[in-house]
Amino acid sequence: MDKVKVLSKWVSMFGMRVPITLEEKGVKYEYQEEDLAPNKSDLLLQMNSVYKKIPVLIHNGQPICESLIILQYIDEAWDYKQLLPINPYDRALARFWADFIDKKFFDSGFRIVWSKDKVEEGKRDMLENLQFLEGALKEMSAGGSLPFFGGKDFGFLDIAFIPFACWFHIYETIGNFKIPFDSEYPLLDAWVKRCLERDSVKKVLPSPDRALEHILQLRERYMVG
Ligand SMILES: N[C@@H](CCC(=O)N[C@@H](CS)C(=O)NCC(=O)O)C(=O)O
Repeated sequence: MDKVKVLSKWVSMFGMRVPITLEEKGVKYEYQEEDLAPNKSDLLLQMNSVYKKIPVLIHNGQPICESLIILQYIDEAWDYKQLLPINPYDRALARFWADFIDKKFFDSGFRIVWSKDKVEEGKRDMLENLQFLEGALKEMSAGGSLPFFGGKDFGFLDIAFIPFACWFHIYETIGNFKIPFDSEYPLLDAWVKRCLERDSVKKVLPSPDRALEHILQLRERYMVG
């Protein structure tokens, strides 16, 4: 019998990816919520001694770290429902855009939430990054005729990006701007709504208001001046 444990934090967009994936794959798991700085558990420090970050997946005692690597591991370790595309080019494309989300998209949001002097730059980049993702969704969903980045099936890239759906409200509130989803990013707008109807996503994503409240508290505690 497989023993699967997840170390994560409910509000983390990287963390949310792991339980969504396990839910989609029908894998039973134990979930351990981490308090993070300055209260990381001994288990987290031991299982991810390199980065000391969540999420970590522990499968039969063996740790796997880095959310996108964890997603790919889960896809390979459990057969039920393939999450990465089968075609090598489609796989490369899905990995490219997941990497873009972690580097470019996350970074634009980070500047909005955590910087003092790069908020405007973060907002501008976020709108441009969303334009790129709208284009990627168009390409990967056959012009919008299929429901997901994974084409007809909810897959790897859908899981990589959907946790950000509960962060859009945070970006908009802290950045004091509105992301024009319905006019500028109609495919992404419909895609978010569709994904939010899935059981796995509903189970894992917190409400945008709860996430916002938590992040505002963290900003008060950690942003000085
Ligand atoms: N590239 C990593 C990023 C993970 C990450 O940044 N985790 C944050 C929470 S969102 C964390 O554990 N922070 C604690 C710390 O940096 O001390 C992944 O995809 O898993």
